[in-house]
Amino acid sequence: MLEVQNLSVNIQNKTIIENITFEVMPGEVLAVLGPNGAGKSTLFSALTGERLPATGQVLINQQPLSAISDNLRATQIGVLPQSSALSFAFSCYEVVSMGRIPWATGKDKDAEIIQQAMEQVDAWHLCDRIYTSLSGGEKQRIHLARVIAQITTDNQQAPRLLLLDEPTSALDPSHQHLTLQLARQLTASNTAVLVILHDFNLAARYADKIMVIKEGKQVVLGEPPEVLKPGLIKEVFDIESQIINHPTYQVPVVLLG
Ligand SMILES: Nc1ncnc2c1ncn2[C@@H]1O[C@H](COP(=O)(O)OP(=O)(O)OP(=O)(O)O)[C@@H](O)[C@H]1O
Repeated sequence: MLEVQNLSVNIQNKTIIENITFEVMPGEVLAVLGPNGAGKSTLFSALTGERLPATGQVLINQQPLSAISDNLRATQIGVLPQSSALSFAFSCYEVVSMGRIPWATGKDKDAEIIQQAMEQVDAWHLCDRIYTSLSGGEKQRIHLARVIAQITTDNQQAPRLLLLDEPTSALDPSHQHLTLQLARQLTASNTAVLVILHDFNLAARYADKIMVIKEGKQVVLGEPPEVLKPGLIKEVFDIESQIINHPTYQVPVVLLG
């Protein structure tokens, strides 16, 4: 679904992302971890087409991102940036309904999809609220619902890509898990998910693979137990850690400090 080959991105003549290669297949969740300033959001902006690569390329279903029509992009690729500014007095229902703009599925079908997306993020009770009056976490869940509504289709075979930049940053622990569970669930309907996170344990629990970047370079890419090791965590994040095995899920649990 998403193939990134030898990608470099420059900002103001400075290399921010250097020679990164990876892929995410439908059915997979890839978590991207890295310290502040590592280049995660810059990488994200190249995946969404907001920034052009200096070298390398981003392919979606073997096609360069730039060759994909706007409509196909809008129905296949859901993008949740770190923050989405919206200062008009839209209701939450209206905000989520914006996700259906690329579709011509009709009012009734759209209403069903919008409600389902809002229920999935535990925000249906907010549907009549004015978006600007919401808390930070509530706003983040509304935007997630909008993006989910945008890539929802009855055609379960249609390959889709969900790009999430720190989708849990404003959420309480229960909604953090809900968000990642939802991302996981979406992989069952031919969706590939790339998610930028700061939480090792959310990544370990929900991602198939973790890619760690530091100073714009890919340090490691592999399954959570291969990646989450005290030596790497110290080297990249400059913090001591111990790793134990989760007794229920058999995934690494990182104890920091
Ligand atoms: N528009 C810009 N002009 C100059 N430097 C920039 C610009 N955007 C990003 N940078 C720099 O590029 C580097 C990578 O930034 P980026 O936002 O990609 O990091 P990040 O890994 O997403 O960090 P965080 O975890 O803090 O969100 C940083 O040093 C940042 O200061």
